[in-house]
Amino acid sequence: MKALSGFYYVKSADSVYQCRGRGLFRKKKLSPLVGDIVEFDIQEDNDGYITSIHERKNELRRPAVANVDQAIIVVSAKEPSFSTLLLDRFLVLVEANDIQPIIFISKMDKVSTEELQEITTYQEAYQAIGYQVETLSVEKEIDLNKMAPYFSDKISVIAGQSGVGKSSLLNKLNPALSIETNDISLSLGRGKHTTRHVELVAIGEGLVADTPGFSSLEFDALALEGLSACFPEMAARQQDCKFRGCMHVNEPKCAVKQAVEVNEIAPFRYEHYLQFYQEIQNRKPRY
Ligand SMILES: Nc1nc2c(ncn2[C@@H]2O[C@H](COP(=O)(O)OP(=O)(O)OP(=O)(O)O)[C@@H](O)[C@H]2O)c(=O)[nH]1
Ligand SMILES: [Zn+2]
Repeated sequence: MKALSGFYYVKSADSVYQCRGRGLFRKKKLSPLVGDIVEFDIQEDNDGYITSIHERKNELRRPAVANVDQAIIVVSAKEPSFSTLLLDRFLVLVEANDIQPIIFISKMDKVSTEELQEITTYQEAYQAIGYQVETLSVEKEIDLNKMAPYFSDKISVIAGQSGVGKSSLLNKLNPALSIETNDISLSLGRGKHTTRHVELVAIGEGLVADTPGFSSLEFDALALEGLSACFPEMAARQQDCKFRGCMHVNEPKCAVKQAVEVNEIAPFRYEHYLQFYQEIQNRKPRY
């Protein structure tokens, strides 16, 4: 549940145990991560030693969490303004890590009727791709009861631009939490997340990392060939392109480009694909 100062806090059915790792881990260059499933020996009271770590299904670096089931991507309808470019950037990073994305559109209390129509159109476009999309307002407590079930029986990370209301949402869904929000940090005149360690906190029947994930929006680790797989609506058409390994850019008889022409693939998604493609292509090699 938490790693702090050489201790690992392990939750079992009955209690939380303060455990140390063993020298074994140092030799194997393996150290327990928050999110790990471990076996441990109880020493006395609530102290113990971790003896083995079960195989991980994945591991994130920032925040350092293992076995992440899904990423809740929060985008605000307004302030900061709704951006499909930024949303797609998060989606690609999450997809590239083989993690299931869920989209929450926040601050719905701030939108006018006109803006609501635009947001709804985009919501439907993402749903058509197959993504789950929910809208909400923490401030006006709109549709908050729909959010908690998404966390059930899963380990989640929450992702999204600064100021979209990630901390506000978690605090609202679990009033026992007091994750700092922008309001508080501004009034205290100090930065957030300065000396933070990662901890899994309870939301309903699930667990969430209390530190946002995917804060770096660079496609550092993503190869050009892997990009279209991060767009499910493109991945689904790949086998219909004339050329195997079609990149959907200049190739003839490309099923993706054909689908864009008839609006079966949303043109804005394809434009973002091309933009990210350029970005990865222009990436400076690092040594
Ligand atoms: N109107 C409105 N304001 C909200 C809502 N949710 C959050 N806010 C406000 O938006 C600001 C930012 O909220 P935070 O929860 O700190 O945002 P965050 O995403 O955690 O930001 P970082 O920690 O910087 O990543 C705060 O002033 C909140 O009060 C909402 O549903 N409606
Ligand atoms: Zn193609």
